[in-house]
Amino acid sequence: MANTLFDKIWDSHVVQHVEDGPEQLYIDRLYCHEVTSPQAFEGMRRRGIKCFRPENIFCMPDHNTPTHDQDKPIEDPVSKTQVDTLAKNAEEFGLNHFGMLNPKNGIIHVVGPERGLSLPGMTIVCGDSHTSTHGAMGAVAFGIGTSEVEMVMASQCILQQKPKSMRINIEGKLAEGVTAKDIALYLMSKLTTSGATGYFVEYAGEAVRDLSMEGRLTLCNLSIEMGARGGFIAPDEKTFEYIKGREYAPKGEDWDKAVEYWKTLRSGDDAVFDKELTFQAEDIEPMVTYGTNPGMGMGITQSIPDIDTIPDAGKASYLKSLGYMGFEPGQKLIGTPVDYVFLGACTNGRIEDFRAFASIVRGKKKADRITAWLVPGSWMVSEQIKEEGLDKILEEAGFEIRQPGCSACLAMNDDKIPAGKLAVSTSNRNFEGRQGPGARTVLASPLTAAAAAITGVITDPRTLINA
Ligand SMILES: CC(C)[C@H](C(=O)O)[C@@H](O)C(=O)O
Ligand code: SF4
Repeated sequence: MANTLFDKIWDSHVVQHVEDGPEQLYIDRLYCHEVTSPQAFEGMRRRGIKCFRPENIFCMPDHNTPTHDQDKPIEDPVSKTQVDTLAKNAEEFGLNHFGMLNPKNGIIHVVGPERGLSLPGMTIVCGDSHTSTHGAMGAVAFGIGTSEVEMVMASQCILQQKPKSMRINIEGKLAEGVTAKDIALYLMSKLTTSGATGYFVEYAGEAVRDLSMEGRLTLCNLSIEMGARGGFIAPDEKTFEYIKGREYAPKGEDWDKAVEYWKTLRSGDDAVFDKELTFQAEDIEPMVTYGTNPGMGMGITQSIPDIDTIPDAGKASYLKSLGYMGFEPGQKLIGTPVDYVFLGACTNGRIEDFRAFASIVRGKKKADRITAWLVPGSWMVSEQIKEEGLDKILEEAGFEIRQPGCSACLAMNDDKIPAGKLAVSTSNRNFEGRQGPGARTVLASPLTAAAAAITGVITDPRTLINA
């Protein structure tokens, strides 16, 4: 009997078991962006076949889109080709396409949930590792490779080995100034970037239930950075409330039926997981990373671990990582000068993230040394920023809001952090060169990013709340 929610959703989508092999899994939703879809379309063309369920496939460019002057032709030739190719492919194969400047455009992992396309109980895939984000809606969502994208286009199914299940409970209440991003960075600092490899993670516990939908999306987004195949949260009243009335959400009688089903989507009280871990919310403080993977994080008041705490086998790579960042073992990061601040990405480019950022900078001024890129995750977020008057607060504090896209999360468009510069970034990866060749990234929450933007140095955001 299926007793975990993961089993329930997965098992109800299995079309057939291949003996001693993978399972053929039905996929409810396929998202495509410009980076990982061209070869899949090419393969379909070569085989002379059409998409099996085109109505379930949604395409939008996000990685290569510039975050300014989107009404002008894209200057970078590679980016232009990528974005144009996606538009042509979507048209040829009769797929839904939210092109640049379409009010529905934005980062896929922001758009899917906010348009009501990602729903509880669904299986959702995309040629993108952060597809785990959609798990926040109570879905089984995971990233796939380009050949698998082609498989889903052709058959609406995919061959997959079923991952093991893990539950991570965060009990108790988060302290003020501590966010979903800090939970994720905390978990990775404890479990490392391979701590959940081979697992699908269900997040549970009071602190997770207390998160807003935006916070849950942030937490699930970072599952992949712990090595997990995906992460999700059982849907509840907050989920239903969030989805209700959204463009592609079920309506009328269909809505009632859907909610009735969604209410059954929870792990049984006696559910058994392959692994279960519990953490206390009160142990988490605002987090910052100091190294070149998202697991190298610490509480903002802590010091970078001393070299003798690192196992011998890891010492060389540890020092290399700190060398790249320009940090020393044992160093505290508070007070370190910052050059760039990036608010955005599928991790923290939602309305709540802009509200959080604005709550810190309200009535203050951006530090002169800081270049700040504030990039909404979608046009919908961009509109909401204006409706709520956050744009005024941000502009008065010396900030400018850009147009939606992945932006400085990865160096695939014009928004690159220059070599040697230090960025406090709300994105999800701090790998060498991730934000630009030689760029140095400190991952943090929108509150911590805002605190750095105002003071020009790494600052504990709790010292600025209500200040
Ligand atoms: C370009 C894409 C394949 C990649 C991913 O899969 O995650 C990107 O979105 C990223 O964040 O590194
Ligand atoms: S915002 Fe960053 S992490 Fe998210 S899809 Fe774009 S590049 Fe990947």
